[in-house]
Amino acid sequence: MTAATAALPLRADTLARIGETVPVPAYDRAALTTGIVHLGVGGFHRAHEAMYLDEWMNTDPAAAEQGWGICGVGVLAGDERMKRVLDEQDGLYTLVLKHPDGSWTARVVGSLVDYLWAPEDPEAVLERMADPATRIVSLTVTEGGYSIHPVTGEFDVTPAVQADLAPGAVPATAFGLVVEALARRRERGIPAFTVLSCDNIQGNGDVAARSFRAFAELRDPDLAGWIAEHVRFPNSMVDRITPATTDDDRAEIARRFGILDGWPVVCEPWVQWVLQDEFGDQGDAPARPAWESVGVQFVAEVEPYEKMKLRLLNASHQAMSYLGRLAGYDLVSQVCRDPAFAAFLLAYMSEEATPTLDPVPGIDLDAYRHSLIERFGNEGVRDTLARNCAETSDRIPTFILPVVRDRLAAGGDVTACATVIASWVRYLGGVDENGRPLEIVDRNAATLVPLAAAEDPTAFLRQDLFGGLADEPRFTEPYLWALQSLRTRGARATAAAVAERGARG
Ligand SMILES: NC(=O)c1ccc[n+]([C@@H]2O[C@H](COP(=O)([O-])OP(=O)(O)OC[C@H]3O[C@@H](n4cnc5c(N)ncnc54)[C@H](O)[C@@H]3O)[C@@H](O)[C@H]2O)c1
Ligand SMILES: O=P(O)(O)OC[C@@H](O)[C@@H](O)[C@H](O)[C@H](O)CO
Repeated sequence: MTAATAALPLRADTLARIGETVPVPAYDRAALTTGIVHLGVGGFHRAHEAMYLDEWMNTDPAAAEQGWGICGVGVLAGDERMKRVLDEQDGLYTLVLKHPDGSWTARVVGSLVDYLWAPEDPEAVLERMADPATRIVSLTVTEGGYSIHPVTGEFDVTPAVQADLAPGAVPATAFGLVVEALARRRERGIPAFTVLSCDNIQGNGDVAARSFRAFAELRDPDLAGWIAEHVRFPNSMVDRITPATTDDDRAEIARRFGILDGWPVVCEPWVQWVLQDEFGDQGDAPARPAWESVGVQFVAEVEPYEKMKLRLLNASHQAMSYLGRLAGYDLVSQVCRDPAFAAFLLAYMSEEATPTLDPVPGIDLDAYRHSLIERFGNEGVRDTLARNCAETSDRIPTFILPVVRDRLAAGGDVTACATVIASWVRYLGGVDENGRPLEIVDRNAATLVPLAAAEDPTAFLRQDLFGGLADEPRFTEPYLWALQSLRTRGARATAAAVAERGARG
């Protein structure tokens, strides 16, 4: 395919022709019924869970007969565009893997068979979740989507949650929707569905259980008791770097593969899913897809895998992003190909994060750390630092602060972690070291920006989310050092200095 003019719009009726160029679903989509409702259909769900299902149904002719098609649900107002695009494309989308050598491989994924936008039709969402055919409700609603307080770990009753708890309210949050659907199932004698969180949170299933049960408790304690008894919340470790799709991606997909796709997904080739096999009984119907036949790892204890991934991969994204942006970089691959920053990341991973991990069955942690530097360095992926700099007040408490707490408890040094927090403070200054503006995307920006600019450099650490770190000299000493170093020497030299100075305890 050479000219975009020859490209075909992606739809059910063009699929056979598109299939002459790229692999398309081998199963009969028209006959595929829904068994999973997924809340938060963004890039990641489509690169991961939906892809695994598609692969399973492509490789096992009997799989599609089990009715595991996905009905996507958009909960937020901003999901309207996804609704329009997926409706126009009959739920189909292109998944493109970007390889380190610059080549792209594409396929069309067909496991998403329907999409409902909750603000438009909440009743349809509720009835789809209450339908006995729905056996799993999965979620990728971001770290902030569980309304968990960063320090207490308790459910936060935000104004949106409060509104969903009002008598007669039409549910508008994930909590309101899921709990109302469970109430209907209980009333109708239908087994509870399994709630499967696929977000990057330590103990994501346990956290989801805490949030949904807390909401139910506030709504109706009897219902909360039924949920505690019947709803399963498996934990999982999920992994595939999936940057936001750009217009350049769309144009290139038309050029390379002849597909006009309104919202394709682009990602790295690596994919991993480690899942706890805790799915609620569904009577005669299977409780979950046979994902193990396409490489999903089912294990009894997911925690060591989650911890490894969150503290090495996701925390490294935080560790590189503010420093990298301050130094003038835009892409993850650029920072990781700079030896000073690569050394800083390896120092953070091996000296501060790894000592806090438990042994991970079957994983060589040294090889894992180096594989991360390689994955980050994949120039084809074009993951932006800006993506990882957004909503920091959710991400730092999820990925970096647990390492700080464990290190301090064990009497270890936290210089690299403190440097990451200091780089966030510098980043909130809104300009990089070359005077270029830095965009601050954080729902708490109005609080964060003035605190970062305060005369007392520890004022920033007095926020709730740091849980008392301002009074911990073993943290404030390296933090003040890093702030000063960033001011006087800049991000690159500071990163190099941390890497050179090595572990101090
Ligand atoms: N992108 C990745 O590389 C990646 C990899 C592993 C895991 N994840 C997990 O998936 C999540 C989503 O990533 P993505 O790349 O798909 O993002 P995305 O921006 O493409 O999609 C996010 C989706 O979540 C929805 N959402 C956000 N907040 C919500 C809320 N409070 N309630 C309900 N819905 C909400 C949005 O409306 C959107 O549909 C991440 O936060 C992370 O936990 C992402
Ligand atoms: O998506 P978040 O907010 O959980 O974290 C940002 C990135 O670290 C994350 O998306 C990674 O790319 C992903 O977790 C890789 O599997």
